[in-house]
Amino acid sequence: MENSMNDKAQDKKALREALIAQRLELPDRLERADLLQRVMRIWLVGRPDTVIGAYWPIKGEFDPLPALHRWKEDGELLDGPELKRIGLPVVNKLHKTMTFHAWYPGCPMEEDAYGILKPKATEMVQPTLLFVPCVGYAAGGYRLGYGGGFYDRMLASLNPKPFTVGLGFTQGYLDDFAPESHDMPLDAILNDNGVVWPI
Ligand SMILES: Nc1nc2c(c(=O)[nH]1)N(C=O)[C@@H](CNc1ccc(C(=O)N[C@@H](CCC(=O)O)C(=O)O)cc1)CN2
Ligand SMILES: Nc1ncnc2c1ncn2[C@@H]1O[C@H](COP(=O)(O)OP(=O)(O)OP(=O)(O)O)[C@@H](O)[C@H]1O
Repeated sequence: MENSMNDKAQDKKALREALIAQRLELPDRLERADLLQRVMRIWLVGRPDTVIGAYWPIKGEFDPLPALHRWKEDGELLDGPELKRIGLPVVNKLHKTMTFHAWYPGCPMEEDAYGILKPKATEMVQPTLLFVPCVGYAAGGYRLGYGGGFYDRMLASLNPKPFTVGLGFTQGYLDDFAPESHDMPLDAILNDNGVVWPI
């Protein structure tokens, strides 16, 4: 029993490392990123959200921030005074919790406990839509992350839950992924080809 759990965790770790290495070496990442930005912008049309949570990209992740900044600026032109906001994760390594704090281009940033940049002393925000970075993803809305369990834990504790949208390159698609009982499926997944989930 102990052994089979270890094997499973080992398999997941190896898969994670292989996918990250492959993503860092994507030959056409700029073209793919450009396509995914367009998919995001089209997907966002008609969404009612005013606060969207995203992430500061690391390890070759797709950068969602340029498309979100345009979403914010365009929305403010169209909708008048209603302020749109973008939030980035702030993790508490000790309590293993994650909250979102306001970000704007040029916002002062500092490193979190994992070396990821986070907004420095901006106010906490409550996103109704979350763009979630995926190391891997699969049909059914399932996601492989870095193994911290931050999204699963946060989503299990929030009521109402934000609408969750996974982002990844086509390279991260997993044909054969067995979710675990704590894995919360994403509501949608977008990649550089378009909407992958729901189909
Ligand atoms: N860009 C980005 N920011 C993000 C996330 C993400 O997936 N992408 N997160 C999504 O959750 C949170 C951070 N999650 C993380 C989860 C694990 C590790 C990590 O380095 N784990 C070590 C082992 C654990 C440890 O050092 O204590 C490792 O992988 O070696 C880092 C961040 C918040 N910010
Ligand atoms: N709702 C939860 N309550 C308590 N622990 C949880 C919960 N969800 C996940 N965990 C724990 O978090 C750990 C990591 O989970 P998992 O491997 O699914 O992370 P991940 O989704 O890949 O990572 P991340 O979300 O940080 O990118 C697991 O050991 C799991 O037991």
